[in-house]
Amino acid sequence: MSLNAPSSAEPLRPHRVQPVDLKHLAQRFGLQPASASLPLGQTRVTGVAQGSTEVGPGDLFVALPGARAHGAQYARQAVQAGAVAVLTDLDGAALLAQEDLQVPVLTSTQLPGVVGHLAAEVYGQPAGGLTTAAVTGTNGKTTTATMIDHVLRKLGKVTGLIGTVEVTLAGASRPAVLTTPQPADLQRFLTCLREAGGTDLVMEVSSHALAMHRTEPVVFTVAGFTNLTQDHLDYHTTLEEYFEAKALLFTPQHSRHQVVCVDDPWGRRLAQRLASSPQARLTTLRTPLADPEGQAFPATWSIEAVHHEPARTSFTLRGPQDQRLETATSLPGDFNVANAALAVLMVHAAGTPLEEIGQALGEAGVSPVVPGRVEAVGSGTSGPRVLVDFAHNPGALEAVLRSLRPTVQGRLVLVFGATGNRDTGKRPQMARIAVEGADLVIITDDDPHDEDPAAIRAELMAVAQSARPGGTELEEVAPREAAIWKAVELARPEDTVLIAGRGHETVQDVAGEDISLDDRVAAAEALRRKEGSPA
Ligand SMILES: CC(=O)N[C@H]1[C@@H](OP(=O)(O)OP(=O)(O)OC[C@H]2O[C@@H](n3ccc(=O)[nH]c3=O)[C@H](O)[C@@H]2O)O[C@H](CO)[C@@H](O)[C@@H]1O[C@H](C)C(=O)N[C@@H](C)C(=O)N[C@H](CCC(=O)O)C(=O)O
Ligand SMILES: Nc1ncnc2c1ncn2[C@@H]1O[C@H](COP(=O)(O)OP(=O)(O)OP(=O)(O)O)[C@@H](O)[C@H]1O
Repeated sequence: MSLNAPSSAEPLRPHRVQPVDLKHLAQRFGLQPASASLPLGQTRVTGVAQGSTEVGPGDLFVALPGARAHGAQYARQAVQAGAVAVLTDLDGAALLAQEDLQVPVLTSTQLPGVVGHLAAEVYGQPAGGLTTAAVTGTNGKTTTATMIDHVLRKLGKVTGLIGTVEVTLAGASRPAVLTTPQPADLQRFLTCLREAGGTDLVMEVSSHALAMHRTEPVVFTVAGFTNLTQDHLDYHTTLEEYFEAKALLFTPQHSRHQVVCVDDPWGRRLAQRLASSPQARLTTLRTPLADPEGQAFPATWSIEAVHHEPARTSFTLRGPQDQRLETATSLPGDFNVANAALAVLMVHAAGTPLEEIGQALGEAGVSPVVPGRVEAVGSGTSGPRVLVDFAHNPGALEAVLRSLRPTVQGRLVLVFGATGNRDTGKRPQMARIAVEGADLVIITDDDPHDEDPAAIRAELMAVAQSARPGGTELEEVAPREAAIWKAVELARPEDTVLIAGRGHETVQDVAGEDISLDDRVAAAEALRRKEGSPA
């Protein structure tokens, strides 16, 4: 997330920060003046920024190395924007040795780990006065976080929500860039939330963020685990490493209460680990999605009496001492029952009695709008049902296809592709899941990034061809917009079209070029044409 995302109306900056002496920060965090630095003098800091475009007057600019550049290359821009000092690593200091920046330059060997701690000090430990909830897992983070936010708002709380789709402060949204923001951005957001009278923060925490210390030093009131299946192995190398990054959120340094869904082996492993930790305050949840071993796993809470109605799914959460909550969700799919239950239990674990949650939710239950997650497109009055979804890994694709199947009257038509330059091991699995779970599969492009889109499609097609059961039809169509049009064109009124992989996204990255494409807009247009065309 960049708090100053290009399309946001104005930068999100706190207004009431007590200036902090740079000397105090240097002493507190062991920062050393670079060899050619100006003396620290009376410099006072009122903010911390990690990107030059986010710097405001009074900020300390933190210049870190990246994949494309070293932040020190932007130090001059940062100073022009009002930075009163620069903090960097030894390479950054070397880059700045000949620059006359007119502000002190400090170095630390503890970067990036120290950034969040330092920013929290400058902003006065803003998380301190808030109830904070963090969700991690491969799939369901955005949905569950949005559901928690929804429950809290129903309870009358003033919330901040940080996630992949958007960043919302007290009801006003701006687009997100990262799932979990950089540490200085997070502390700035928390400060703005406090200034807006906020009571609660809800956020998604990615495995990348945990590995990169982005949320430190926040100790979340409650942390939730959804599930773990293959994804992001371009970054983490092994599933084991990916799991251990997620597991960090459930250590005492990161959370006080932990709610873990034990449906899959990784959730059970986490729960077993926490059960033997004296500092953990663990709640476990088993849902109808549990694998055979999960069905027999003793959990604090379970879900029963699931009833699918046309516009909602009702269910009962049952817990210790025969505690129960009957509620519902309007979001389709069994996995959304799991997400809703996790959301409710996280709010409960953070301190709200279950009855109060039930009363606040009423008949409608846990029913927020989550953009691009099994989102229905079109008027819904005639023609095929068309859904746009964010499933872009094997676990999500399997879950969404499996949970849609009982609701499909005709054929299940799937449009999907695979992302370039990301965890290529997902591709064969996704191709297999696609042909096994849908009746007509149209393979197309996702975000190819720098890879050849035709080669990605060929890789998917080869597996899909050989794994395809007799009745499954298979096509390759590119570009993606054409594939969406083709799916809608081929769909009969009783069919369901699932356009998977890009959800809420509005820009497709093809060889570094941003191509405007919103699957929802493309599908709606295709439906309009189809509905308007003679039968
Ligand atoms: C690996 C990683 O975390 N990369 C993030 C990082 O990029 P980078 O280190 O390569 O930065 P760079 O572009 O080389 O620039 C170097 C430094 O110069 C600074 N800079 C750069 C340009 C400028 O004009 N001014 C300026 O000051 C940058 O702030 C940065 O500190 O800093 C950038 C600015 O904050 C991020 O946008 C970028 O995330 C990229 C987009 C990314 O893809 N991150 C992924 C790995 C990620 O974090 N994903 C997770 C999980 C998603 C999921 O669950 O699906 C997430 O939490 O989002
Ligand atoms: N509990 C779940 N189990 C399995 N699949 C799920 C679950 N919840 C959602 N999904 C599937 O995963 C997709 C992504 O959901 P969501 O955006 O909530 O997850 P996420 O963890 O935030 O994903 P990402 O990290 O990729 O942004 C959904 O569109 C749906 O297909």
